[in-house]
Amino acid sequence: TRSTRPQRMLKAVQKNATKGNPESVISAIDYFCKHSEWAMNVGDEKGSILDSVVTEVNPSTVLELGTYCGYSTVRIARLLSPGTKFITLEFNPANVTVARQIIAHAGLQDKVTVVEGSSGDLIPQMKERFGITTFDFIFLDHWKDRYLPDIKLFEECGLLRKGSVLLADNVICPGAPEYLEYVRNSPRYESRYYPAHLEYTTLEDGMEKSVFLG
Ligand SMILES: O=c1[nH]cnc2c(O)c(F)c(-c3ccc(F)cc3)c(-c3ccc(F)cc3)c12
Ligand SMILES: [Mg+2]
Repeated sequence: TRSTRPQRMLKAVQKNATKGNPESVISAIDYFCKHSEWAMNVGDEKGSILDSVVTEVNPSTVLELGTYCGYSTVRIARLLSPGTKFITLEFNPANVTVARQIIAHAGLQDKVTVVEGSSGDLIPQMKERFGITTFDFIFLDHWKDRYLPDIKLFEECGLLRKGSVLLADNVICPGAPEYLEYVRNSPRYESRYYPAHLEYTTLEDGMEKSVFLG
């Protein structure tokens, strides 16, 4: 039967990227998406914004919502200090399988735990299953309609501390208006918008960085 786009992306990584070299994995995926098939990786422009925020925060605990094929997982993991606890959640089992292989090709499998399941189910399990107290950095890149309920879940579960940083992809395209309204109007967050473009296109998109004030 016909392969899937994530499977074709994995093949491109295995063919074109050097094992153990995260930069070559990132480049191979970006090349595949620019020249073969568009795919919903955060991409190089928004990826650079992600890199700068991760570097600035230098987190000890990281959560990514929406692994997809592992592109942003590799971008984040390659920047983390040794001993950092990094968890990424993905609800689609086929994506989990591809992501684990792409992360392994980059040699970063020991830096991150890929967990299959829905964010709504897994967020309340973070403390008991993974020994997390709070997250220093959270990347929201799963499904626009889950951004608001999940940030409220982080608050309810006591997973945020003063200074925790949340970065959300796709706040313009496809858009997360209720999430933006919440983080921009809540006295508990300091929010900033980073304009960019939808990955591999000229369409407008951007990322919202929100700092929890406690
Ligand atoms: O769902 C997503 N999660 C994470 N990141 C995403 C991302 O970075 C994207 F660029 C898109 C996107 C945006 C525009 C478009 F035309 C196609 C896909 C989606 C998305 C949006 C709506 C869907 F029905 C399916 C996928 C996502
Ligand atoms: Mg996205």
